[in-house]
Formats: sequence, C-alpha cells, structure tokens
Amino acid sequence: MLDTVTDLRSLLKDASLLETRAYVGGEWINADDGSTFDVLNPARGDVIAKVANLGRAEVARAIAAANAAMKDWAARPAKERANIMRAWFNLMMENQEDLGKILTAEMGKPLAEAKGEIAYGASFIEFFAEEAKRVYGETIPGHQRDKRITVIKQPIGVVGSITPWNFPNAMITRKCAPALAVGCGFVARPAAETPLSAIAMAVLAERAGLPKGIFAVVPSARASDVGKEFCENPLVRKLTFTGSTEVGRILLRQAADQVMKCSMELGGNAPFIVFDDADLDAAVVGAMASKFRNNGQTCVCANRIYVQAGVYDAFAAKLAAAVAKTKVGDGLGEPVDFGPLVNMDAVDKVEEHVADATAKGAKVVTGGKRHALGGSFFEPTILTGVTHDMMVTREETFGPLAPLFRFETEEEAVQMANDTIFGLASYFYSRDIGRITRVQEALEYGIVGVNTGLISTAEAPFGGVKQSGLGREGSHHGIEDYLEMKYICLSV
Ligand SMILES: NC(=O)C1=CN([C@@H]2O[C@H](COP(=O)(O)OP(=O)(O)OC[C@H]3O[C@@H](n4cnc5c(N)ncnc54)[C@H](OP(=O)(O)O)[C@@H]3O)[C@@H](O)[C@H]2O)C=CC1
Ligand SMILES: O=C(O)[C@H](O)CS(=O)(=O)O
Repeated sequence: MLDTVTDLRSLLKDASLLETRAYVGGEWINADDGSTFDVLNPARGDVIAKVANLGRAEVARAIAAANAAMKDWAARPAKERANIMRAWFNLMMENQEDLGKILTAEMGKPLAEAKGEIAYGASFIEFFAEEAKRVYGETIPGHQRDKRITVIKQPIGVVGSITPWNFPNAMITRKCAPALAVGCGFVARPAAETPLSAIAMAVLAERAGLPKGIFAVVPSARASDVGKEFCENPLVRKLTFTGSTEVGRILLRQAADQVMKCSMELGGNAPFIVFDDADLDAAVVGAMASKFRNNGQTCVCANRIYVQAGVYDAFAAKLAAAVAKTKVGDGLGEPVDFGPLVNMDAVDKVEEHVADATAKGAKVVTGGKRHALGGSFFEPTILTGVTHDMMVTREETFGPLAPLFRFETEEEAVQMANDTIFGLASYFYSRDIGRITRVQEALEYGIVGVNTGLISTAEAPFGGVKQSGLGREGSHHGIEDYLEMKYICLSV
C-alpha cells in the first residue's frame, strides 16, 4: 500500500529512478513557474508524487535542444547509435523490478503485468537498435544515358510524442526507439496520470549515454498546450500520438497547418468471434487474455465477443468459470489478476455500459458492479444476451466487461464484426482452414488474431485501419514513419 512518494521510494532498490522533474536539453528542470501536478495511486487515491508541470516555453526549449542535438546524433554511425540504445535496453531490464513498481504505483496494473510491460517496452529499444543498421537506400536505372538515380533515407526531424496512461512505458518506447535509431530528436509528453514511468526512462537514457537533448520528457497537466506547441513549432516535423480517436482528430486538425507527418494509434472496438468448430477451452484462454489484460484497458482488448449459437451456452459457462478463479486487489500487494481501474471516470464508463445493456435485456452472469474493495476496483463482468442496440456495441468500454453476442452464420458474424468505424484489432477461433482463410481476409482490421488473444510484439506491424489510426508501429515497417525518402538525380 502507498500513501506518499516517500512510501514509493522505500519500495525501490534504486530510489533515484523516482524522479519528479522534467528532462529537457539533458538537464533536470522544474517548471518555469514552479508549478507541479499530483500523481495518484489508483489503488488508494493517495498522492504519491508531485511532478513538474511544464508549459509551452519549456517544451519549446526541449524541441530546440533536440533539434540541436540531432546534428551530431544523426551523423554518428548507426552502429554507434545502436550500441547506446542497447545499453539503454540493458539498463531497463536490469531495473525491471523498480520500473515495474513505479508503473504499478501510478497506473494500477498488477506488478507482474507491469514488469511484463517493462520487458515489452524494452524490446522495442532492443529491436530498433538492430534496425538502425538496416536503413537501406537504392539505385534505380537512369531514365537517360547521362542520368543516375539514387534514393537515400534520412531522419525526418524532431518528433513530438503524446501517449496515454494505459501503457506508460511501452507506448513511448514503441515510438522513441525507431525515431532515435534513425537519428531523430524525440520529445515525449506522457499522460498526466502516469508521468513517472516516462521520467524513469529518461534517468536510464542519460545513464546509457544518449547525448544531452536528443531525448526529452516534458511532463505536463496542460495537455492541449503541449499538443499545440508540437503542432505549431516549425522545428517539429513529426507528431506521433497514441490515444483516443477523438483526441487524434483534434491533433490531426492542428498538425494540418504545418502539413506535419503524423502517426496515429487510436481507439479500437475489437470483435472476438468463437465459431462452433473452435477449441472452446483455447477460446476461453484467448478471451481471458484479450478481454481482461490490463483490466480491459487496452485498445486491442476484445470489446465485443460473438459466439456461434451451437456453442454459446458452453462457452459462457467456461468463461464464467475462468473469471471465477481470478483475484482483484492492489497491484503492489499479494499477486492479483486485476488491479483498480485507472480512475473513477473509468468506473463510470463501465457502469454506464452495464446499466445500458441490462436495461435493454442483457443478463449479468458474473460481476456487474463495483468491487467490495471500493475506490476504482470493479468486478470482472460477463453479460449474456447482448444485442447490437446496446452502447457496448458502438463504444470502447476500456474496462473488465465481457459482453457475449450470439450469432448463427459465418456471414452474420463477419458483417457484425465489421459494423464499426474502428479497425484496429480483431480475433477469431476456428479449426476449419477454409473458414480461417475466408474470415481472416474478410475482417476489416489492421490486426487479426487467429486462435490467439495476444498479438502484441515488437516484431510485428501494429496499427489500425478506418478510424483506428494512421501508420504502423513495430516491425521493420515501423521505422519508415521516422524517415524521409530523398531522390537524387545525378547528371554525369
Ligand atoms: N491505438 C492504440 O495503440 C491505443 C489507443 N488508445 C485509446 O486511448 C483511449 C484511452 O486512453 P486515454 O489516455 O484516455 O486517451 P486520450 O485520448 O484521452 O489521451 C491520450 C493522450 O492525449 C492527451 N491529450 C488529451 N487531449 C489532448 C489535446 N487536446 N491535445 C494534446 N494531447 C491531449 C492526454 O493527456 P492527459 O491524459 O493528460 O489528458 C493523453 O496523454 C482509448 O480510446 C484507447 O482506445 C490507448 C492506448 C493505445
Ligand atoms: O495501449 C494499448 O492498448 C497498446 O497499444 C496495446 S498493446 O500494444 O500493449 O497490445
């Protein structure tokens, strides 16, 4: 249990990782006006830290320093950048326990899951340290006897980054790793709920030898001010955002004035389809992983679970039995499966979806209300009899709510699954190769999990279609978003 930053420091082997200042131009600074904002522990609601609350002037200095540092950083051999990034990866893994405790303290997820995120986040630094050495150009046969065509790739410039609270480490590394690997400067603005993980990342970046200024962390409770600075500052050439589609639209409109390159990882509404030929036990394992990972607070969580009529009751019973074995509690206490939701707004949204569905005829199989622990703890919930007129069909719940829809035919399942403005992740379980081939091609999503509920890895291109975003993060594709292609026509 935690009450204050002193308590949190006492849990750490290396208390210096719990930094509350900003990292700008390679220096640790407070806000110019001295203001701070509170970071709360979701399990208890107590203030665990007061963090520097930066404004546009400080962010502008971070951008200028990143731009200045780029000249040397981009000119270094890729292998030199790779070696420093590898040192950063090693430090993150050596400090995985402490980084996990800081993450759990500010975000709430169970410590085991937080440590898993540290490893997942660090894997992007490891992966793109290697990719730095594989940014290739090309030569193209000339169009005239005296012409020679070459194509080279160069770092796009200073990158502004805005990320959400649900993965306070990995959402930043998934962006800064490819950017730094190719030589860009990077200014990270973490969510106000979870700045401590980002700041701890900067503590280790400094120790790893990242040059002063090339990587900055600008915590701020003034999110829109920072977003405007990123979009209006002429030194920023790339905006990368992860968060809701609503905020993504705002940022895209703002970035349009400078015709700024944008990467957008936005909202989701993932269907999870169980066909009657599925391995039901495997489907339950997949549903538990996809639906309840991070307490349902991920953009790729199963948001709608479609079960074919012939196996509906059996699947519902098996899923309920699996949920009954889970434990809810403080992520820093005894091992648990679910921590608290990030705040009371999140609780309100889950309650709204449950109330709407039950008012329209859905039945609560398990859970359905706030947990006896109080605060933002909520019971993992399963609803049956869910229909497409309910809010949970159209809106991302972002909480531990598993709504089960019944369907008759494959065509009906695909039609319902695609009936959304989102297109990030989707999942289905079947053992029929013809059905697998048809459905994986028919689903309108950037990601399809077939007989698995877990799809996230640094080696794969993560991203959505329709209103779930622009671009891809991870895999060799992910580095392209931080490069500009230059065509050189040489007359010989
Ligand atoms: N596609 C993906 O990979 C992911 C998508 N998401 C989506 O994000 C949502 C949940 O995360 P949540 O943090 O609530 O999302 P929000 O979109 O509310 O916030 C995301 C980030 O944007 C900041 N922000 C909010 N308004 C503005 C603004 N006007 N200008 C600049 N920055 C702004 C927030 O700051 P602050 O928190 O301080 O308000 C936060 O850092 C869900 O819809 C989820 O699907 C989340 C994670 C991954
Ligand atoms: O924030 C999220 O939801 C992440 O993008 C999902 S994942 O990459 O951690 O699976």
